[in-house]
Amino acid sequence: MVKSAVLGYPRVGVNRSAKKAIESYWAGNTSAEQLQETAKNIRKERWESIKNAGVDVVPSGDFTLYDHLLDHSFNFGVIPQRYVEQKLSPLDTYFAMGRGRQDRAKGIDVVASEMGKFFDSNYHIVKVDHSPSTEFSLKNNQQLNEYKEAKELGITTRPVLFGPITYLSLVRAGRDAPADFEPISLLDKLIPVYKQLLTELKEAGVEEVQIDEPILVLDKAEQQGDLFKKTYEALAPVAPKITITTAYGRVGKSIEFLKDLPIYALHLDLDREPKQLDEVLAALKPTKIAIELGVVSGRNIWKNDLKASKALADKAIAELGADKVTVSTSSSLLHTPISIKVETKLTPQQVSWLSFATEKCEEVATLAGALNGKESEAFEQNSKDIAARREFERTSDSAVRDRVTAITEEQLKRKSPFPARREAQKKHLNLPKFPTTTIGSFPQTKEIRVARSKFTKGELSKEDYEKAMEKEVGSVVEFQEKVGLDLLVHGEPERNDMVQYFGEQLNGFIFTQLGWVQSYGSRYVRPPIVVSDVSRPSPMTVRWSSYAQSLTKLPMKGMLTGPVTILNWSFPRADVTKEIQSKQLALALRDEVVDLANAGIKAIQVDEPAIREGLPLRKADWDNYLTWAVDSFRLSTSGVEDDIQVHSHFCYSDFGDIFPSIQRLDADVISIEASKADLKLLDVFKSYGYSNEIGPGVYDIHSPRVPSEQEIKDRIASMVKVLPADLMVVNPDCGLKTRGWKETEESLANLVAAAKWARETYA
Ligand code: MET
Ligand SMILES: [Zn+2]
Repeated sequence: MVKSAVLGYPRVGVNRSAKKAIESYWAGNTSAEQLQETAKNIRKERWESIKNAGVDVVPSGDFTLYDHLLDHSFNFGVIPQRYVEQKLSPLDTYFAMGRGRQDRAKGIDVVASEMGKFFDSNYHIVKVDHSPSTEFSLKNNQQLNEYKEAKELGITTRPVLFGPITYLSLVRAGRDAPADFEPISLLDKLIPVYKQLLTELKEAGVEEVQIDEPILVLDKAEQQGDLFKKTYEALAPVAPKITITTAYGRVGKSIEFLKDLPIYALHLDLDREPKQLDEVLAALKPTKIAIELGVVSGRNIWKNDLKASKALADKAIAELGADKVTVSTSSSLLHTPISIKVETKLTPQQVSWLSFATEKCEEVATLAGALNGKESEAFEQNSKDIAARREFERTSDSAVRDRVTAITEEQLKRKSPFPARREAQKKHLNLPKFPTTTIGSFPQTKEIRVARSKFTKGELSKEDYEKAMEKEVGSVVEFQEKVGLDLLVHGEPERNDMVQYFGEQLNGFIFTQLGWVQSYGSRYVRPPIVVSDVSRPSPMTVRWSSYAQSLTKLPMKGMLTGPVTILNWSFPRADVTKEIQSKQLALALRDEVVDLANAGIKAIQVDEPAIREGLPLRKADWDNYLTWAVDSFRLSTSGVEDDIQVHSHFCYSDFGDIFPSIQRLDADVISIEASKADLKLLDVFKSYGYSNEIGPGVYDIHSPRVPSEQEIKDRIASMVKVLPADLMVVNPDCGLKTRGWKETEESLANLVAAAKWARETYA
């Protein structure tokens, strides 16, 4: 019999109950007991939803109040001293590790652990500091507790946990650890804790566990065969049946050692990498290892083509036999919203294309049923829906398709090289040395949000809403003139979100009302969905930028989100490559850039903060991605004359490894988040240099702290050591939308003063 499984499920709770409960606890409105009670109810709701969908193998232990990697550190007793010192309750210590905590009156002040992107997803893990002296002990067997909790409800589950090698690869080396320390060197100390955890599971009657080792899809795992062997040879004898999962990519050469591990089954991501199946089947055939086929995507929201998945599974059955095949999701479903059934504004046709977590559970169950010879209406319906979607896909926008096919090399290039453009821009913009500017947004005040929500609900007319936004733009412009900034922005008050705002004005996108996906902790986003060819029916930002420019003689910078970022922060369509979608977006933005220039805007910023996170996990795939990503940016910005200054902005990640590609974007000016990864970035500048203008962020906007004038001067001074002074721009490290006005005013006054000082000092 073929079985069905799911690797993990969203944590948000129906109606975002988890988010609300957690935030209410943080605000001091509910007790720890109340929060735990809610969490228990949500776990029940999750298990029942998966079980009711007909799934055989239901996960447990994957729920979390903040982040599941953080849970592991906490459960293993890895609590850095700075948290211990705060003398908080266990729950508050846990949250402090995730998000920091400050309560000056009580003498509490501790920063959060570092966050990092989880593989190439937009989910962020919490990376707790480890050092050579880190000790592990099993303080809390969450997997066991939740297994028992489900059992009491009559549901038998498969506990989920990170494997030791992935755990140690994802956590962080603390600041005080020696420079060459790598957490993986702690493996021998960690294995006994895993042994204990798994022994306890087995003794409690657990039959199988899911051990996530997604690190196996990275190049570096191919060198770690010995570590895997050692680890699993130690764990297998005491553990329930082990299934190792490998989401987000292909196992590649690692199959050579995986086939020799003493495990029950190996899971593959066949959504991303269906081609790996043959090779893996051939390797597993002579062994006892079973296979778990991750055919239903945990990453996108498209209805699975069950016939195609069945064909893959049939192959596996032919090779290994039905008893050794499980059909599953490609990864945890944490990257998808809970259910499509709560959406009321999508058309029935749109609904028929989509599948969120609950529907994906139904898909794996239906698929297993079909493989076991059960005819079902659901399977038939799926075939019809997929056929209808294919039909829709054929009705492409030929004008858009033709325009993409006709893209020329010329369109990817500005008219002249940077030095000539720079001269033209100097005359056109007339900026001083060390020009000051900001990244775009200004504080999104309560008034702005209230006006927007009234407008969305129909309580405020379009005219009145736009008037309110114009008033906001007016005061942002006035403030910038007063504080003495050189290159102004309109402040972006009219934008709900830097991607959604554009998606809503472009053809080809749809939006959910409740399609929340976890970004980190209690923060959830609703990614737009690309459903068809993308085009721009009319200008999107010109009226705002022109209005702002009409209020001042100083130059106004237009502000757009770049093609790669729009795509990376949306759910892309699955029938067309990302490259094509990105180029369609680029062409739409290209028209916008040209329209802005024609409207008299002399500087235009096209933000690409998400360009790094789209980078493929395997180095062999980098070139292809970077080529189309860079081309897309260039396509969107090269339609204008030399005297238009093109800016771009990067933040959120470590750009060191793609810095040469950032140079290839050939933006006239880039701003880059530097304040948190200060030294690393300076090294990058030192080794690669940068030929165009550059504004490494001079202060961190992610905290309400006001940087002193001296701090900013010091920062400029350290950067001038590695970058030419006459190419330096002075700006914060990201947009100011999450900040309050008071700290913004003080910080920018200090920034302007420091830039004046730099002008004199480096004249
Ligand atoms: C995440 S990058 C944000 C850039 C945008 N222009 C802003 O200032 O908010
Ligand atoms: Zn930013």
